[in-house]
Amino acid sequence: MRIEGAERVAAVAAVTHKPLVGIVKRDLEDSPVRITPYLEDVDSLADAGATIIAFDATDRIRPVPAKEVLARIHERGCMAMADCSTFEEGAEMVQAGCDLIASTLSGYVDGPVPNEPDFQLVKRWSDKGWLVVAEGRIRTAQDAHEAIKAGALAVTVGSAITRPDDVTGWFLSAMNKVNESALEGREPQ
Ligand SMILES: CC(=O)N[C@H](C=O)[C@@H](O)[C@H](O)[C@H](O)COP(=O)(O)O
Repeated sequence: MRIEGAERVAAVAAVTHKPLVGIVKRDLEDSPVRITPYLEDVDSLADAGATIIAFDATDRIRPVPAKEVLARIHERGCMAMADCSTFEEGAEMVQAGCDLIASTLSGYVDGPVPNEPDFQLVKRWSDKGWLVVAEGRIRTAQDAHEAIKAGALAVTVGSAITRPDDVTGWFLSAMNKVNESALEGREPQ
């Protein structure tokens, strides 16, 4: 389970010994980095019982360098999961000693957000023998299957479980595509 907020991590840790991925999400005024940006966030998650702490490892303006966040996670005895947006960010984090790299932020750093998961990124990392979590836009069982086929060690499913309003929208837009195609006299995509 990947859980946001130290209080929620503590609540879940009280009832299970399963591995928990903890994050703290913030909206900062001077940085686009949202996931576990501060060393205090690492401390609160470690105190709460997180097994793994995930953090934004993108190459962007940030309050604390990613490698310092990584070092604090290890000092606190937790495993580190780097939420990345590119192959290079993942490679740098592996070199720095990060335990897991994840495709969480692929598609979210500039331009429009794609519809599909970034299986290619998962495969490129996995082909290097690195431990990869596929995360981001994994919406169906088939997506999860593809992610494992691409070499992922694990898959994080977010919105498909936590946001029924989004899920309803996906169904609606899939159905609308058929209607739109029929109106335009072409085969549905
Ligand atoms: C980009 C970003 O901030 N991602 C966040 C990371 O913690 C979450 O909002 C996502 O729900 C999570 O990554 C799972 O992805 P999806 O909801 O697509 O299955």
